[in-house]
Amino acid sequence: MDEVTFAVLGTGGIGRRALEVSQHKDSLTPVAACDRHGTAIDFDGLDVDELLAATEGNIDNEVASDGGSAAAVDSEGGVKQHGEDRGVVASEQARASDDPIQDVIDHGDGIDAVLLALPNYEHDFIPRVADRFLEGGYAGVLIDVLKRSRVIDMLDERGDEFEDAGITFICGAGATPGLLTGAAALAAQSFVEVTDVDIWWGVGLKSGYEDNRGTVREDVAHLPEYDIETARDLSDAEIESIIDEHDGVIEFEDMEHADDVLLERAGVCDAEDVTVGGILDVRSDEKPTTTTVRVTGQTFDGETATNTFQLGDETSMEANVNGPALGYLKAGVRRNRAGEYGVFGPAELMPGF
Ligand SMILES: NC(=O)c1ccc[n+]([C@@H]2O[C@H](COP(=O)([O-])OP(=O)(O)OC[C@H]3O[C@@H](n4cnc5c(N)ncnc54)[C@H](O)[C@@H]3O)[C@@H](O)[C@H]2O)c1
Repeated sequence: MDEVTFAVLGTGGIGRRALEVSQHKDSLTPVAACDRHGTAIDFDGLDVDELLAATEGNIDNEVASDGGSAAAVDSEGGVKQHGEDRGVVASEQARASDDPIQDVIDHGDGIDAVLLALPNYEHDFIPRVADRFLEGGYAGVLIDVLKRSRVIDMLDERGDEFEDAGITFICGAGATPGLLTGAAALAAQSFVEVTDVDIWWGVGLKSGYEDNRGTVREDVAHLPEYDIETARDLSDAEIESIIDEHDGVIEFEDMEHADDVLLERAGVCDAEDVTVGGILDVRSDEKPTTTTVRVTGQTFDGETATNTFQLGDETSMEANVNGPALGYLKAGVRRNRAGEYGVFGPAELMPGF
């Protein structure tokens, strides 16, 4: 595949690792990265080592989505700050900006794909960011790693506009949804009818809440006592005490994960036949349980069976989100270069019996 230039919106827990993982593939050149504070752009390719070293200890994880550096400077906390500069601006390649996302849109002509590693505290935030790319005349790939089912519909509503603009939008392309949704779609190929998809994940994050604030806070919103609004309002101390109450190990059942709607829109099964749950351990890198996808169905010759897919316990959350996100990003660029525009989920990029 020819060279692919890409940008990362959000250099938090996921975005920084996406930049790092991309260094292991020759065809991927990161040319832009931003957080709420500023933007780094270099069409010769960002110096990822410098950017990661400079932002280590300066990661912005403020519980906010909109607003550039002015808003960020006014706010307290949210930055694990050990130097003078906040977030990505700690890198010598970055400049402070009042509207970092607009900086990337303004340079969109030279960017094949944009990975939205942004938080999802407001369900319409990622669709609104997509609107800005539409307004800015961007024609390329947009890809997100969002989790919530309801956001997929919001993106679908924009499908015609993406097609007219020449945008290929890949949604829900992290681990779950993402890698595991694709695995379920592949496992379904043995069956003429799929009756159940059961996704059970295990994540060990020894780096804990401090380095994974967006991911952990959004997961807390899946506990029965919370939703995205109440979880958004929790202070960092309250999140820490929820973690303490669970001794660092939190179990989730019946999560609103977009694997269900993404499998339905790909024609694999009904959304209601998909269940997602898992265990998050924020005190150990070891997975508390093996991540497993079970797809049950009937074969053409009348057998009922379950195809099972498991991730190796040694694979980290960062590997399982960012490898697939970049893989799906490249799949999106292939589609975009072939003139295929609109909204695609990870299951649609697999075989479709
Ligand atoms: N699908 C999956 O398997 C999966 C797994 C893990 C995380 N995620 C999702 O990835 C997303 C990111 O998670 P995280 O842990 O990296 O979050 P994070 O809070 O660590 O990082 C978010 C980044 O977005 C930036 N940002 C926020 N608003 C911005 C704005 N207006 N302009 C520019 N930058 C802005 C922040 O500055 C920060 O750098 C979350 O939505 C999370 O749910 C998905």
